Amino acid sequence: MRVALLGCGVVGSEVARLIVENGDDLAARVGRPLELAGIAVRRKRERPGLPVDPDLFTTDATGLVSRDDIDLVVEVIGGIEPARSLILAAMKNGASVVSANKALLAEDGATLFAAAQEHGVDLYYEAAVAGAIPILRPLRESLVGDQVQRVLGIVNGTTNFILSSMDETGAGFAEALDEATALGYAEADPTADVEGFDAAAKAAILASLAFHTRVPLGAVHREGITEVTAADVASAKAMGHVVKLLAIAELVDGAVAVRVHPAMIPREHPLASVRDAFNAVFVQSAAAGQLMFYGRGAGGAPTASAVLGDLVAVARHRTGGGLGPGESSYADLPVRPMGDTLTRYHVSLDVDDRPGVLAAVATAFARHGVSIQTVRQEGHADDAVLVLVTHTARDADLAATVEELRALEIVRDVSSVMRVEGV
Ligand SMILES: NC(=O)C1=CN([C@@H]2O[C@H](COP(=O)(O)OP(=O)(O)OC[C@H]3O[C@@H](n4cnc5c(N)ncnc54)[C@H](O)[C@@H]3O)[C@@H](O)[C@H]2O)C=CC1
Ligand SMILES: N[C@@H](CC=O)C(=O)O
Ligand code: NA
Repeated sequence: MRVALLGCGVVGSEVARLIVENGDDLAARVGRPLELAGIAVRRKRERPGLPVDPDLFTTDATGLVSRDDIDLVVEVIGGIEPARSLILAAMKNGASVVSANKALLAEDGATLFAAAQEHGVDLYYEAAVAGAIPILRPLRESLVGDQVQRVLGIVNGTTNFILSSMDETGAGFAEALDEATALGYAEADPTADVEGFDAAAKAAILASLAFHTRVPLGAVHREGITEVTAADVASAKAMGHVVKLLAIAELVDGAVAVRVHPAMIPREHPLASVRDAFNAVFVQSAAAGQLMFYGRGAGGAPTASAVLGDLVAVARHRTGGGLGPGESSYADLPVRPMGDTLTRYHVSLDVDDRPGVLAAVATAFARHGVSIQTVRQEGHADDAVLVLVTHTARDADLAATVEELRALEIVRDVSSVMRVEGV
């Protein structure tokens, strides 16, 4: 079984290592040896410590996927192009494909699935969501007889590391990001992680599988963590909560709602104890009830573990016949607008400390039908802060309330608005 590896970076080098070092076991598990037939790289260079034949490296990825001796292609280049063209060329050439590319799958998964079906090959991508954690296979296979209602996850390791550090040390966002960079979690350009693009792509993939509906990336409401302040984290702490970047995909009144944003969750919630760069995904389904998947969502070796799991699966199909599940989008459910989302909110206001302030603030909430659950004042005089937590409200109604609060003379600043989840 001949394997072409596209990309030899953080993930690709570990995939190559595992294919070589675990060769005997993999051969026994597949029923035939898995042989690395070529490795496409951008530049040929020495790779000390990587146990592969230097002659396998090529800068001609297109030539590699077009070779007629290639059975399986692993794409770990990332990004949209040339990854998409290479995958399509590989499929056209009859090869099954394993990819870790969440950006591409979320952006244009439909084209890849259609090509896989047309050419009778497999497309597996467990590594694309939550790295090593088996979550796509459970949704695609183990839970396919059930009705998934909600998927709630921490699916980005970099942001979870930053938020955990802010919670543990009281650090601000910039300081925590510097720490994440120094430890090698955040990339040189951390935009995709901290602005929530990475988590949004994963949320789109999770929602598509959970609800048998094509969920385009543009349908995912996305907010990152760059605006989360040390004060937000401290305020969450004061009410026994912790701030997490959540990816939430749920079925509401027959429609799919998918969002990524920072949220406060109670410290006793199972996701609250997911610290550092770990990921976890919580699934609620009709018959199974609640399930939780936990582990490493990033890093070369953990991600390569998921890639190898897929590689063995598609290789077994090659030896034993048959194909894994293709795209399932039969339900074709509508996507619910973010404004209709129902959740609770934590709102902090810098206010004038004088009679009538509370009444004016409460009136603004009441005018938009947003009910207040708790209110407390911190500080006084020039430092007075009102902290309110609402009952469940419509996102659009809360936004209108905030707009009205900002216009009030007695409100100096709406210093924090954050959703409260998990209760
Ligand atoms: N690093 C991680 O923790 C995880 C990564 N992933 C995904 O895995 C994929 C790979 O990620 P990393 O290994 O971290 O990235 P990386 O940047 O370390 O590696 C990508 C490699 O592809 C090479 N490359 C770029 N264009 C190429 C071309 N035309 N031909 C051949 N090689 C080319 C680059 O030179 C680089 O060495 C991405 O899709 C990423 O989203 C998924 C889960 C976790
Ligand atoms: N950058 C991602 C890793 C890949 O999925 C993360 O920080 O979780
Ligand atoms: Na995974």
